[in-house]
Formats: sequence, structure tokens, C-alpha cells
Amino acid sequence: MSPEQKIQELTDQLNHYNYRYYQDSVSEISDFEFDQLLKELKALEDQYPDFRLGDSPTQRVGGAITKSFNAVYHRYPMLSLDNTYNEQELRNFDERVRKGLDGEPYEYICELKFDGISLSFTYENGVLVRGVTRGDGTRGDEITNNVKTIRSLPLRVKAEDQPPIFEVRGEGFMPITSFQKLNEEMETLGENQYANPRNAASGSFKLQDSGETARRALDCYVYTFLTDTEFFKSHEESLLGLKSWGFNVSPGWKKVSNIDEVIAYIHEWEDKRMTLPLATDGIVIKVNSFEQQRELGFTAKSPRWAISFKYKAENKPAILRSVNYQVGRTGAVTPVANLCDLTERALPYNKVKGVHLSGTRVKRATLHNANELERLGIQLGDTVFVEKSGEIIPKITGVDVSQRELYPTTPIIFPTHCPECNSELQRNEGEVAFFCPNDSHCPPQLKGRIEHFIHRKAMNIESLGEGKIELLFDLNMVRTPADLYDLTYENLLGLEKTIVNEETGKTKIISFREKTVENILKGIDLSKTVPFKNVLFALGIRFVGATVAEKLAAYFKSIQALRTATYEQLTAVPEIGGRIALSIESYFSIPENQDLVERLEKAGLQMESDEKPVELESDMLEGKTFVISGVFENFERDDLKMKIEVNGGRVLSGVSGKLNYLLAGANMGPAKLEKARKLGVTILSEEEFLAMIENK
Ligand SMILES: NC(=O)c1ccc[n+]([C@@H]2O[C@H](COP(=O)([O-])OP(=O)(O)OC[C@H]3O[C@@H](n4cnc5c(N)ncnc54)[C@H](O)[C@@H]3O)[C@@H](O)[C@H]2O)c1
Ligand SMILES: [Zn+2]
Repeated sequence: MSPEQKIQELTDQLNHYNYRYYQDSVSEISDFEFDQLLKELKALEDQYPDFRLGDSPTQRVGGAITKSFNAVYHRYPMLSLDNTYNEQELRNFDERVRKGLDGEPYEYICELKFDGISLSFTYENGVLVRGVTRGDGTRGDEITNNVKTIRSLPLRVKAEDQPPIFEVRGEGFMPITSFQKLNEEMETLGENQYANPRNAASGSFKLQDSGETARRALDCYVYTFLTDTEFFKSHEESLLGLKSWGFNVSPGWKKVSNIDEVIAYIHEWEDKRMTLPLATDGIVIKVNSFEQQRELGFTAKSPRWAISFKYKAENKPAILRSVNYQVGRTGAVTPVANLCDLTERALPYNKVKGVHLSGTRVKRATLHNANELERLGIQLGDTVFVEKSGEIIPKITGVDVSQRELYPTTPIIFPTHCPECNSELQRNEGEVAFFCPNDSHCPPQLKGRIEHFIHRKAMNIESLGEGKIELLFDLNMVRTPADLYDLTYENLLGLEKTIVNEETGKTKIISFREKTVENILKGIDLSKTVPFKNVLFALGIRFVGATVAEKLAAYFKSIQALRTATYEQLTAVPEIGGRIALSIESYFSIPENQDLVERLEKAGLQMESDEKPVELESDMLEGKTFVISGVFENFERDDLKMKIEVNGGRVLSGVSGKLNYLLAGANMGPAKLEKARKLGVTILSEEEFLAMIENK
């Protein structure tokens, strides 16, 4: 490959990873691998400057704006940071700073590098007026409502001496505990999980629904202060100032006077950072004086007065002792490696503590699926390499085959039957995971369905949690959601169970006293008033998520109509395709499911949508579909909806190719408008719509 082709290839590759990382919050390769490729491209471009492409990722901040928010220009560009993984390059940076400052004395501030997303907050007269993402560095997404959910961020700064307009920047992040909780929830709901807290934070700050963002308990550490005219003299002063104004300034920062002290700081935090409640991926070094920062200036992509040092994920050898197969709530079977340290080879497995890795001891690593086992080519007894990806979840990165001469190994045989219920495992075409098809009897799947059923977005039975469900399940008192409605005060009172956390060995006792029992029963009773659409979602029919359930409920209005609907009737519903229709048909054809629905109906759950059937004024909009968006002069949205329905039309929530009209008010999202235009949907103003129905 010629250098020109290589440059082209690396540019395309890196731009693709950037897109996945910033737009989709997905890491297709590790940060280290990404940074190595970027370095390779940079070196080639330096050698062959003529071949550098206009869209080279070495010249631009990696992100972009999305179409779902207002794009706003940054008052000051939001750049990236140059980075390095080794001390020598850090010393080279120090050399450049020394030269750039012509022998003046200088100091550094060392800070932790938090792994989240860059945010900018603008304050006018002390009031938080705008929150924006970094975007492409010039323009970002305005997510003010979402940043306002950060509890530690002052909405108003009371200090008397503050400038009239200033900008604060920091890192929005998701604490590790929130991350774990969120992923568990995603699993219960059968949605894709996030690979690490950074991706989870990035996805959560860019949700359309601020209520959901609020629930995800995001936080932020601030580390930058900007004004038009100089207010503080140094970075140190600004950090102290921000703190005194009530900002959550990043903890752990330190002023140092030379590069050796910087390196000492790096060593000091290498393990200590693991005790922090959030993910960190390195440290940041900044020249302290603002005046000197200005002297040093910027490159196209990053300041010359700062650099980040990234800790390389620790990679260590371990012995693969055995593989367990876990059956998830959706029936997917995941192989999990049981590991021990090289020094623990002779110990029985229940005595081993695991490999030391980035501050903790690791005994397990996910192997994802059968394909991954094949890809790695590992065998039982192998010496494998383990790494914590995103510093949180351990994974196996490779195998040391040379050790096989010394220590015999045996092939791993993926089970053909479910370890929990012994049904024969299946794999759908095009999917990597094997799954247990026995969804009506396999214990983890049954339990999973009950957890799904009580979830906040489903029946919302808050007084029951995972532990309580587990207790009731293990005692055989609740095997299906319908059993919940047969529980009585007498048979709940006094139940008790000790739950042992397998990882930590900690025990927790759950016991049902008067108050608990009363609460549980109250919660269950209250769920009988939950609307039909939630009940439908709670059933956990494959591919029927909350939104689909809402559409089906609005269309069919009752479980009776839905369960007798034909494939044709189902696919006639806007936005319901063949895959969903088949899944619904198959669900209602299974006797256990029919029985469940009947029992729930008897228990008094809402099986009809109580929206009143509309009395038609005309049928002039018959067969026509509308989406209403924005704000209107003469009507509330609900009135418009009513107007459409009494004339025989239907209102949908999303713009798709099947849609006839988009009724566009003021302030509607530009993304929706553009999509409608692209799909050739007719766009109506309020006046045009009124004219249309008055013509009847
Ligand atoms: N794995 C992938 O597919 C993939 C794809 C694209 C980018 N990446 C990773 O992202 C990096 C590029 O992202 P980036 O441009 O945000 O650079 P970066 O994350 O390496 O550094 C810049 C960012 O650090 C953050 N930061 C955290 N603590 C800080 C502090 N105390 N002071 C100042 N800033 C602080 C800021 O948000 C700033 O924007 C790449 O080097 C790579 O590691 C990975
Ligand atoms: Zn099973």
C-alpha cells in the first residue's frame, strides 16, 4: 500500500470510529488502539504533508453536532487535548513549554482526567442560561434542560464580584454505581447495555426526555473558567474561585513546579484513582498562569499549554480454570471465564482470590458468546491475558499458546442444552448468542419476566424489588406475574431470606414485617389502575417495547381486539412491521400466555384503553395520518388531536414514510422537519390545516 493509500485508509477508519464514538456512544475499538492509529496517521502526514486530507482526524475535534438539538456556536472554541501514554513524551512536552516561554519560570496544575463528556455552561448575570456539548469544537448541541438535572451545578451564582457573562466548563459523567444500575435496568428491559460509564454519560446527556436524564443521576466536575476580559490570573485562582462560588470543582488537583513532580503525581494516582466513584483515564497537566497560556497558544485541535497522560489499561496473565454459562433474563446464554492468578494454579477454585488488575482482584471475565470463544481460540487451562476495558469490566484479550507445552489444556465445549432447564439451545440466523427457547419454564427467564412486569415503565410496583422477587420466586410463591395478585397478608408476613453477593461475599437479610407487607400489597393493588398500554408493555412480548405497546393500545383499544388480530390487521397499524406482528401472534398462541392474560384480567388489571371512542363529525380525514409538532396559536395540541380524530384521521407520534401530514407549529425541532421533507410528507401550517377541515 502506498503512503497515500494508507493515509486515505487511516483517515476513513478513524473518522468512522469517531462517528460511532460521538454519535452513537459506541466504542468499536479500545481507546488505546484508537490513539495508536491516530499517531500512525499523524506520523505519515508529517512525512507526506501533501497527502493530508481535508477531513483528517488529526486536524479536528472528533465530535459533531447531532440533529436532535439546537446547534449553538461556542463563544470560545472547545478543543481536545493532546495525549500521550509515556513519560518521555511528557518530558518532550515540558521541553516545548520551556522553549515557548523563553526561560520564564512556570508552574503546572495536575488534575485527574475524568472520563465523561465535555460540557460548557454559560452564566449571564449569575444565572445558568445555557448548557452545550463540545460537538465539533465550533458548534455544539444545546442541552440546557438536561444539564439542569445535575444537582451539583448551581443554577444561580450569588457571588457579588462575578463578571456579567462567563463560561464554565467541566466533565459530565455517570458515577460507576449509577452506571451499573442503569445497565441492569437495560438488561431487564431487554435493551442494549452501555460498554462503559463514558458511553453511558454521553448517551444520557443527549436524551430527548430530560426526566429520564434526571433519573440517571449524572454529575459534573468543573475545571475551566472563561471570560472576555481577564478575571482570574491563573488556573489555580480560577479553581479556588469557582469552588467558593459553589461549583463542584474537580477534586484531587495539585499545583507542582516541575515535570518530576508531575510524574510523581501520575504515580500517586495510578492506583488511587480506582477508589474514586467515577471512571478516570489519566491525568491532565496545564500551565498555571493564564498569561503564559496565551503566550503558548493553540494548534488546530488542542492547546499547546496542556497535555493529557493516559494510563494504559493494565494487562496481565491469568489461568483460565473453567467456564460457566449464565442464562440471562431474555434467555441469552453468556459464557463467563473463571480465572486465577499464576501463583494460584494449585489452589482449589473456591480458595483463589484472582489476578491483581488496576487496584482490584479479578476472578471473572465475560466471554460474550460462542463466536468470541472461537475468535480467541482459548482452551481450559490456558494462560490468557486479562485487561479491564474502560477500566471497569474485565475482558480476555488473548492467549499465550507457548504455555501449552508446559501445561496441558482441553477444548471448551459450548453446551448444547440450557444449564438451568436443560432445553436444547437455539441460535437465530444472523445473531451471535445462543438462547434457551423455554421462556415459559426456564427459571432465570421467569424471574426476568416478573422483574420486567413490576418495572417503573410497566406496572410500576415500587414496593417490590429484585431481592423481594427473588425471595418470592425461590419459595415458589410467585412464578408468573399473575401470582402477585393472589398474595395475601397472611402468607407474606414473616418471610425471610439471606442473600449472598457472589462477588463480594457480603450478605443481606430480607425479611417481611408488617409495614413491608402492607406496602407490597398496596403497591400491587395500585397497579390495577395502571393504564392498558403499560399492562401491554408489562407482558414482555418480544419486540413490544413501551412505544410499540402505546401504539398498539391506541389502535386496538383492548386486549381482546389485539389477541384476535390477524397478521394483516397488525401490520396495517402504522409503524408496526412483520417482525412485531409475528411475535404478537406467536405470544397469544401459547397456552401459558393465554392463561396468564386471563388471570390478570380476572385480577382486575386494565385490559382496555379508557380513551373514549370518538364520535365522528365527518370522515373527510379517513385513512389519513398526522404528526403534530411545535406550538400553535389557536389550539392546544390535544384539541388538534381531537379535531383530527373526530374527522376520521389518526395521530401518530413519529415521522415515517407512511405518514401523510406533518402539522407544524412554531418552535418545532428542525430534525423532524427535515426528515419529513426528505420523506416527502406534506407539511401543513395551522392555517392550512384549519382551511382543510373547514372545507368539509
Ligand atoms: N474507542 C474509540 O472508538 C474512540 C473513538 C474516538 C475517540 N476515542 C477516544 O477519545 C479520545 C479523543 O477524545 P477527546 O477529543 O475528547 O480527547 P480526550 O478525551 O483524550 O481529552 C480531551 C477531553 O478530556 C476531558 N477532560 C477530562 N478531565 C479533564 C480535565 N481535568 N481538564 C480538561 N479536560 C478534561 C475534556 O472533556 C476534554 O474535552 C481519543 O484519544 C480516544 O482515546 C475513542
Ligand atoms: Zn433454560
